[in-house]
Amino acid sequence: MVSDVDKRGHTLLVVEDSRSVAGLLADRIGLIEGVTVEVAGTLEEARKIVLARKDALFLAVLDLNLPDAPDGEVVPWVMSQGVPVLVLTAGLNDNERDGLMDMGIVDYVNKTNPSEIEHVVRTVERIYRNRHISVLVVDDSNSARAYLMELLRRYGYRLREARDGASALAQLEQHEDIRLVLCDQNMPGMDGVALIGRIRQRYSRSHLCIIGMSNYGSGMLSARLLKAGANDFINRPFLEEEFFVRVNQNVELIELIRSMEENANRDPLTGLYNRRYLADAGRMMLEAAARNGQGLAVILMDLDHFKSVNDRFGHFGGDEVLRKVARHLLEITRSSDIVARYGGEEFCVVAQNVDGHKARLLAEKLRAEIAALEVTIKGTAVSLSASLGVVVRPGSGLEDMLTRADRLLYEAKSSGRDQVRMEQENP
Ligand SMILES: Nc1nc2c(ncn2[C@@H]2O[C@H](COP(=O)(O)OP(=O)(O)OP(=O)(O)O)[C@@H](O)[C@H]2O)c(=O)[nH]1
Repeated sequence: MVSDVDKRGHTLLVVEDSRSVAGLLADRIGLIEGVTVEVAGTLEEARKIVLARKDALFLAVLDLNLPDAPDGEVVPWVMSQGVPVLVLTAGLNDNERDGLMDMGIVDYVNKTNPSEIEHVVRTVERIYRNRHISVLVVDDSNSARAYLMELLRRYGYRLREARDGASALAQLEQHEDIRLVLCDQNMPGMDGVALIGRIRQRYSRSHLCIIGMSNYGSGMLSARLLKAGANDFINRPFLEEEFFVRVNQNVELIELIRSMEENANRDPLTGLYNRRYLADAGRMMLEAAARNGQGLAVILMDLDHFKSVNDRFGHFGGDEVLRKVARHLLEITRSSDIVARYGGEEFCVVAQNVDGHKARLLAEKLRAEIAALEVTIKGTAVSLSASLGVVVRPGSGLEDMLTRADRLLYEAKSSGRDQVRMEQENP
């Protein structure tokens, strides 16, 4: 069904007459990569910025008491311009809090408490990142779906919706970026427990999280949803603040798991994939190539006389060269290729859908590009070259291909370096 991709900008507006609070917020939020901060001290200044830069704003952090707007007038005005609002207060009673939440603000924060200032920064960061995260709302009730989507929109999530289990599964199949599913229990056909079970057959907890929902659900139901594979459960009716905390915590958890997985697969110096990832992903690529009858090349490349680079420019200089080479390898290979750091100054490229001829062309291109790469360390040009070993015959698998490529690479070294050695395709 409808895809709702939010195209908000990258600017945050802080409206706060206390210079120290405004400065602190601007400094802390300005550290979030990609975010720029605009500061206003009065409603009048805020108006000018919002009217001039409405499309650039993704959120406004607003003080309730401004010199020209002492009773929170800035909040409804900024919201009327379509900009989500987080409110800074110096303390609220229950009625004031309810009034603000009913208006549809994102959250409110007591600015006199330093730890809450950190909460503002975390919330801004969360909302800024949410533009890349899709949430699927599954509920057969149009009004319930619309309400949940309105809440999620405040936090900047990208939204997908489905009114039954079958279309939810189809949406997941279609949209790889869905990281959270909100799933009602009571739906005709497939109920929440059944749908969650089906989702978990295909998508692990490190791929997406699921929050089950029900009207006045019992403890028994929440246990069933959790056992079926939900990460969390929300009972309706709920407090909006609880809803946001649960949704955001689940999204944070999945981001953490994914970043841990990503780090485990990367070489810290160059950011390229590491040997561990190469072994797993390369094996899968080789199996897929065999199934589809396509060719695959394994290219091992070792920089020549790299020891002398370290000797001349020091270890940090050598590291800089390795980073530059890595960046360049990524630029000149296809995004479907695996580019990995295989060892110290050794790199591996696994390229799919190539025959022997194309593999040789690619390896020659890599060699020529490294020889032509302009690297300057402390103002001195570093000249580089590389030796490469290339295999395309699958043999008994990836390990075997790597061993053969390594042998060829050392043949290239002993034959004078700066050259490509390739196995005959049909020996
Ligand atoms: N700066 C830096 N150097 C590294 C790193 N990993 C390995 N090296 C260096 O790479 C050099 C590799 O040296 P050798 O194996 O003798 O090979 P080479 O000097 O490149 O000579 P050939 O391979 O025979 O052309 C050593 O000096 C290692 O210290 C790293 O992460 N950073």
